[in-house]
Amino acid sequence: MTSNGTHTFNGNGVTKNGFHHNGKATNGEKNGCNENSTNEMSYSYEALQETADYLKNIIPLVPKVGIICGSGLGAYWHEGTLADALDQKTEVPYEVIPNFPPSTVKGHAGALVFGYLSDVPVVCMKGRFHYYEGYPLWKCAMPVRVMKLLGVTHLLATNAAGGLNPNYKVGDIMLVKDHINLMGFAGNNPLQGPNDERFGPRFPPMSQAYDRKLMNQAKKIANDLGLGGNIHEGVYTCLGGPNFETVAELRALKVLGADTVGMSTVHEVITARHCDLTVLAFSLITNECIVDYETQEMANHEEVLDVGKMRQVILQKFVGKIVDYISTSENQK
Ligand SMILES: O=P(O)(O)O[C@@H]1C[C@H](O)[C@@H](CO)O1
Ligand SMILES: Nc1nc2[nH]cnc2c(=O)[nH]1
Repeated sequence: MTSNGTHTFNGNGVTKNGFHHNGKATNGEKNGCNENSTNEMSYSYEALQETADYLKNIIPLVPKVGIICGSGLGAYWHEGTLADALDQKTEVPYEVIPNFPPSTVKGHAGALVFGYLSDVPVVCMKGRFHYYEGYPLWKCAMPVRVMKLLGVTHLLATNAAGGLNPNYKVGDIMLVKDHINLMGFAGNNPLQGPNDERFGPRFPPMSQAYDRKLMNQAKKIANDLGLGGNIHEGVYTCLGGPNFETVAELRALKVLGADTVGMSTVHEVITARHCDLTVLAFSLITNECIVDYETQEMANHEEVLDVGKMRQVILQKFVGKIVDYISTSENQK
C-alpha cells in the first residue's frame, strides 16, 4: 500500500496462463482461447472466469460501473486522471492479470483501477487495447466481458476523436447516439468465432446500443455543469488506425453520416451489448478533421493528449455525476 492509500498488485505467484506479449500461446496448450484450426478466435468463458476470479480475490468491492478511460480521460500516465481520483483505490497492472494482454501504446498506463466514484463502486480501465497495436478485435474487447463477470451492469466508454461535424469544436463532448462499424463492413467483428450463449446470443441486435435515458440525463448534467454549448449527440465511427485519415477518407465518412472518427469503442460496445450491459459512450473532440487540401495543420497524437489534459477536470465532474445518476436511478427501480 502506498502513502496515498492505493493498493497496487505486483502479481507475484501469478502465472500469465501461457500467453506471450503477442498474445500467442507459449506452452502449446489452448490456455484460454477457443481455437479453430487456423486462428485463435476468442477467449473461452472459463478463461475469462479465471481472470474474474483472480480479480475477485484481491479487490474488496463489486464494481457496478465499468469506465473505459480513453485518451481524453486519463489513459496516459499523468497526474490527476479520473482513475487517480477514485476513493479507496486498488490498482492492478494489466501485466499481472491472467489472460490480459499488455498495453503497448507509448505512455499508456495499462491498469485496472477499482474504487469508489461518487460513492459508487467502479472499475476504470486506465488505457485500453487498440486494433492498431496488433490485437484482434475480440482481444481488444475482452476486458468488457471480464467486467460483466465481475458484476458490472453499466459500461461508460470514452474516447478521443476527430470532429467531422463542422459544428463541433475542440474540447466539445459528443454523446454517441449510434455508431458505424466500418471494420464490420470489411467482415471484422469482435463477436466472430464460436459464440458462448453464457455471454449472449449468436445474433444480437444493435439498433439501440446506446441507452437513451442515460444520454438524456447526461445532457442535463452537461447543462448543469455549464457545458450546454459544448455538448452534442452524434454518430461515431472507428477505423483501425494508427494513421489519421486522408482528406478523401474524411469526406467519405461525412457522406456516410459520421460526426466523429476515432480508433476504438465500437468493438467494446458491441461486446458490451452482446452480454447485456447498459451503455453510455462519449467522444471528446480533440481535433477538427481536415476536409480540404489547403489547410496546413495536421492531426497529431500530442494534440489529442493535450486536449484531454485540458478538459480532464470537467470531464471527471461529468463522469462522476453520471455514475451517481446510474446508482440512484437503479436504487429507485
Ligand atoms: O483510446 P482512444 O480511442 O481515446 O484514443 C484515440 C485513438 C488513438 O488511440 C489516439 C490517437 O491520438 O486517440
Ligand atoms: N481516427 C482518428 N482517431 C482520432 N483520435 C483523435 N483524433 C482522431 C482523428 O482525427 N482520427
